[in-house]
Amino acid sequence: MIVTIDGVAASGKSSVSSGVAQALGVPYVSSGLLYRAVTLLGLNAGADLADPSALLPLLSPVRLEPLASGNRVWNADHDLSADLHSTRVDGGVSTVAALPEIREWVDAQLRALPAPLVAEGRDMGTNVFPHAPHKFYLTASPRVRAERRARERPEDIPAIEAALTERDRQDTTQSAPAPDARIIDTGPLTLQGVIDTILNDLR
Ligand SMILES: Nc1ncnc2c1ncn2[C@@H]1O[C@H](COP(=O)(O)OP(=O)(O)OP(=O)(O)O)[C@@H](O)[C@H]1O
Ligand SMILES: Nc1ccn([C@H]2C[C@H](O)[C@@H](COP(=O)(O)O)O2)c(=O)n1
Repeated sequence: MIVTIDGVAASGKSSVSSGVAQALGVPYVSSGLLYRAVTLLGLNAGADLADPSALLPLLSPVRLEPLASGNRVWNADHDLSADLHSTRVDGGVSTVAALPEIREWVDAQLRALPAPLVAEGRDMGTNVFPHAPHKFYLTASPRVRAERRARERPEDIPAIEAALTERDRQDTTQSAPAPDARIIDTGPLTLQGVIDTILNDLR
């Protein structure tokens, strides 16, 4: 069984996917982490983030480790995970995610993983796992998402909100909900409330 949980930036996809996956006793995979890892490696190498030929040679040692409690991304034996959610990576990741060659590489990594799993991102339900039987799409207003993220970041709420809105704009092409996804406005719900909504739907 594959459950897909897509949604806009900072809508709670990874927290919710982790909670759902732990309740089901299966791994979850965060596709955004792979785009973030490509971006980090590109930035560290001084590569042009819009040039796939500069990025693809960096990717052969990159591996996603899907765990129910949290994903890790490895570059050979170096754990990149702690550096993937920085403002620096946020600023470049949409450029990288717009490249068809990089999307193909990410999709191949994800499709190679064995089911059952919970997959989260933008196009899990539309493109990567279109035949998944259970699909969800998380939303919340930019202000609510910025307020949540401000608890984890040093920037102020208006700056975070502006960056989230810009990232949503740049990611629009791959971020449409699947026609058969259940859309959940997480604004009025607690994290556990969103997880329970999904688990009730799966029962
Ligand atoms: N329903 C909720 N109520 C309150 N806080 C929430 C809720 N859902 C998520 N959060 C909090 O919002 C923040 C962002 O959540 P999370 O990182 O899971 O989102 P995301 O969609 O995976 O983000 P990104 O797109 O940047 O990878 C976290 O601090 C998380 O704990
Ligand atoms: N399936 C996906 C997952 C992610 N992206 C892009 C869009 C985001 O800006 C970036 C980081 O993802 P996040 O950590 O915010 O989930 O990666 C995408 O295009 N497709």
